[in-house]
Amino acid sequence: MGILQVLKTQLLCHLIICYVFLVSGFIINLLQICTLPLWPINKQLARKINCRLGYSISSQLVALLEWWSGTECTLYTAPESYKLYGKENAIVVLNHNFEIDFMTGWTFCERFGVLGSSKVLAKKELSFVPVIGWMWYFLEIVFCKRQWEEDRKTVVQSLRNLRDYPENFWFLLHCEGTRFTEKKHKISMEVAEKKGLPKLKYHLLPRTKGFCVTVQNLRGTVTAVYDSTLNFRNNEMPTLLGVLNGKKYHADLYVRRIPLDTIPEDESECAAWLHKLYQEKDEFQEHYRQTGRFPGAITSPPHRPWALLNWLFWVCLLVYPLCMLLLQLLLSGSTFTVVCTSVFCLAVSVGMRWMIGQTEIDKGSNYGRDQDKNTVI
Ligand SMILES: CC/C=C\C/C=C\C/C=C\C/C=C\C/C=C\C/C=C\CCC(=O)SCCNC(=O)CCNC(=O)[C@H](O)C(C)(C)COP(=O)(O)OP(=O)(O)OC[C@H]1O[C@@H](n2cnc3c(N)ncnc32)[C@H](O)[C@@H]1OP(=O)(O)O
Ligand SMILES: CCCCCCCCCCCCCCCC(=O)OC[C@@H](O)COP(=O)(O)O
Repeated sequence: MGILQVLKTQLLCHLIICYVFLVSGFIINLLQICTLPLWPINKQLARKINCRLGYSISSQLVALLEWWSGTECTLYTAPESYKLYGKENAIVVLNHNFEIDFMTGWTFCERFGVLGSSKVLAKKELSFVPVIGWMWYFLEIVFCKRQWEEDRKTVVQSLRNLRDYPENFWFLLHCEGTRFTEKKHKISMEVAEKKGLPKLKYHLLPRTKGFCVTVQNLRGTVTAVYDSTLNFRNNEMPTLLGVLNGKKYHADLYVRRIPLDTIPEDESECAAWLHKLYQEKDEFQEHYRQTGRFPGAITSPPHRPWALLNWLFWVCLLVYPLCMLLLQLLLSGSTFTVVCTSVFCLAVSVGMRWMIGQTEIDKGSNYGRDQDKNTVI
C-alpha cells in the first residue's frame, strides 16, 4: 500500500474533508438564502445562480468519488444517444441498489455538464439533512412522503414549476421507491404475484404513480427517458465510508435513450410500460451477471477539472484559518476553551456520522417492508 493510500485511510484526513464540506456547505446555504429577494424580481437569474451554488456543494462529493477514491465510471450506450446527453432535458430511471448510487449519478451529471441543475423525486426525510437537503430547497427538488394521497398535489405542482427551468436538467426517478434488500424484494415479489406480474430477480417492483405523473407533467419540457441500469464490478457493494477511505470502485452504467413521445399517455398503459421496462432492466442485470458487462458500445465520458478545482478552492480557503484557530486555542492555555472546542468537534463528528448514516442501507426506512399498510417508518 503506497503512502498516499495510507494517508487516505487516516481519521485526520476524513475530519478535514468533512470540515471543508460542512463549513463550505453552510456558507453556500447562506448565500442561497441571500438569493431569496431576487426570486420575485428575476426568477430565472435566481435559479441560474442557485445552480452554480448547488454545484459547489454536490461537486465536492463527485471530487471525492472521482479524484480521492479514483473510482472509474464506464458508460454503455449507443453513440447516437451519447451526442444528446447534456443537451436536452431528460427523465432518468435508475435502479436503487447501492449506497453511493447518488454519487455515481452525480458523477455522470458532472461529466455531461448538468450537475448543478440535476433534479430528483426524493423522500421528504432528505430535505432535513443539513447542507444537501437545504441546498435542494433552492434547486426546486421534488419531495414526496411516499404516501400518494398526500403527495399527489405537491408533486404535480413541483413538476409543473420545472416547465420553464432555464438550464438543461436530468430528473432522476428511483421507481422502486427504496433501496433493494432481500426482505423488501421478497415482499415486493409477493405483490407482483398478486397483481399477476412477472417476477423480477434484481429489482423491486416499480411504483408507477410517480413515473406516470412525471411523464404527464413534463411532456413538452423533457424529450427523452434515459433508462439507466447501474452495477459495480466484482460484485462490490460500495459505501461512502469506503470512498472516504480512498477505496477505488468501478461503476458500469447502461443507458438507453427512449424518446418521450413513444411512452403512452394513458395512465394504466404508462404503468404497464414501466413494468415492462423493469422486466427488461432485469434481463440487462442478468446479462451483466453472466458476462461481466452490459450490452452496447463502451465509452468513458471524460473527466472535467471543475469538481477538483472547486474542492481545492474550498480546501485552500478553509484549512488555513482552521489551523490558525486550533493553534491559538492551544496557545491560550485555557483548559475550559480546549474542553469546549473538543466537545464542539466531537458533536460535529457525530453529526457528520449521522449524515453518512443516511446513505447506509441497513439504516434505511421500512418503506416497502409491509405490503398491506405500505408503511414508512
Ligand atoms: C447518461 C447518463 C444517464 C444517467 C445518469 C444517472 C443518474 C443521474 C441523474 C440525476 C441525478 C440527480 C440527483 C441524484 C442525487 C441524489 C439522489 C438521492 C436520492 C433520493 C432518492 C430517493 O429519495 S428514493 C425515494 C423517494 N422517491 C420515490 O419513491 C420515487 C418512486 N416512487 C413513486 O413514484 C411513488 O409512486 C410515489 C412516491 C409517488 C407514491 O408512493 P406510494 O407508495 O404512496 O404510492 P404508489 O401508489 O406508487 O404505491 C402503492 C402501489 O404499490 C403497491 N405496493 C404495495 N407494496 C408494495 C411493495 N412492497 N412493492 C411494490 N408495490 C407495492 C400497492 O399495491 C399499490 O399498487 P396500486 O396498483 O394500488 O397502485
Ligand atoms: C466531501 C463530503 C464528505 C462527507 C459527505 C457526507 C454527506 C452525506 C450526504 C447525505 C446525502 C444523502 C443522500 C442519500 C440518498 C439516498 O440514497 O437516499 C435513500 C433513499 O433514496 C431511499 O431510502 P430508503 O427507503 O431508506 O432505502
